[in-house]
Amino acid sequence: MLEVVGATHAYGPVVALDNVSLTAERGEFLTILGASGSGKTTMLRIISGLERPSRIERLAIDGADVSDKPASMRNCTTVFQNYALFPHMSVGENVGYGLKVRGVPKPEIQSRALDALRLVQLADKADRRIHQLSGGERQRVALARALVTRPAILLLDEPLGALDEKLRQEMQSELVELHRTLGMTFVYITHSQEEALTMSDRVILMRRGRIEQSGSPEALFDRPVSRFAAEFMGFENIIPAVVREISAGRVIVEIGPHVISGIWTAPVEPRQGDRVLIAVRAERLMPVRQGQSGAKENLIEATPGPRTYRGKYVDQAATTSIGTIRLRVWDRSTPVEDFNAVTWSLTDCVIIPA
Ligand SMILES: Nc1ncnc2c1ncn2[C@@H]1O[C@H](COP(=O)(O)OP(=O)(O)OP(=O)(O)O)[C@@H](O)[C@H]1O
Repeated sequence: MLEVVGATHAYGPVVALDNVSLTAERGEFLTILGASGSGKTTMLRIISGLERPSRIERLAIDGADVSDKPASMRNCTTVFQNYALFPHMSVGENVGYGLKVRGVPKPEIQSRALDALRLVQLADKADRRIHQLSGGERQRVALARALVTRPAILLLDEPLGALDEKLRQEMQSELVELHRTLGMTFVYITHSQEEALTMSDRVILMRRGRIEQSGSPEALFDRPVSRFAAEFMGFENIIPAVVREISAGRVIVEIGPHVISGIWTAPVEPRQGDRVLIAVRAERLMPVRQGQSGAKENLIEATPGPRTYRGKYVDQAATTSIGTIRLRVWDRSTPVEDFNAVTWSLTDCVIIPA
């Protein structure tokens, strides 16, 4: 449904996008994730036609090259974070606007606007003015206005950024539901890893105008391919190590006196003696009593350090010969104060280039 090949864009000396290619399948929920300034908005503006790239090899929507077409001739619509609604028009008029400028007859505008408002559960508020709506309702109007022209691709530029936490979570579920109902292609941009993980079929992680990693939410969460990806996806423990042995998908490394096994995720395999990093999530580490746990692999002696109660879980530090390791314990029955070692499974241990 969407094909971008070799997009480069510079604003003066600032290279916002550096030879980026991506595709989205028909009906896919694709999320472009990245920190502020990584080039997400620039990519969206190039797709929608609001920005002309410095260089691009191909930009196709639904199989047709649109790189020379103006924004109004591209079969996609953008929903912005700040809604961009017309304050002097009613909700219904806002939603119908895109049809009006296309010369659609009035009765059809009204019925299609109402259909779009029904999709976002606002059919009963068609006559209201924009200032009489809450933030969440305004964002729903913006969505309805984008959907009413039935674009092939809906582009969403941090649409939930202005909403409070609870509303944002509700709208996340509604968007996923809407996506399912419509079977449309969504390209969604956000800096929130939580949003990306909960909503998307596939996530593209951007860094300084380039794609750092692309894959399923599970792959991004559990199998980062680089230090940047691991840190961005919230890995709490990233520790330097040296490769000792590589065998059948697993890599065995040394960290000081300890021998640790894990999964290599980067495209190019390491060699013996290479300096690498191990990355483990705090919640995948288990505090244990040595001898009682049965674990032999990936077991390091530790003494309990400071603990922070966080309601749903406990953050527990563990002091070890290789430095402080951070644990997160969700299970209330796990005795966090009474351990002398920490352990983790091979599959929860990611090994990445240093
Ligand atoms: N109109 C502009 N003029 C000059 N530089 C710009 C312009 N728009 C963006 N940039 C620069 O291009 C880079 C990429 O910006 P872009 O807005 O695409 O990033 P982003 O990932 O969407 O960030 P954010 O999440 O903050 O919106 C940044 O360094 C930014 O400062």
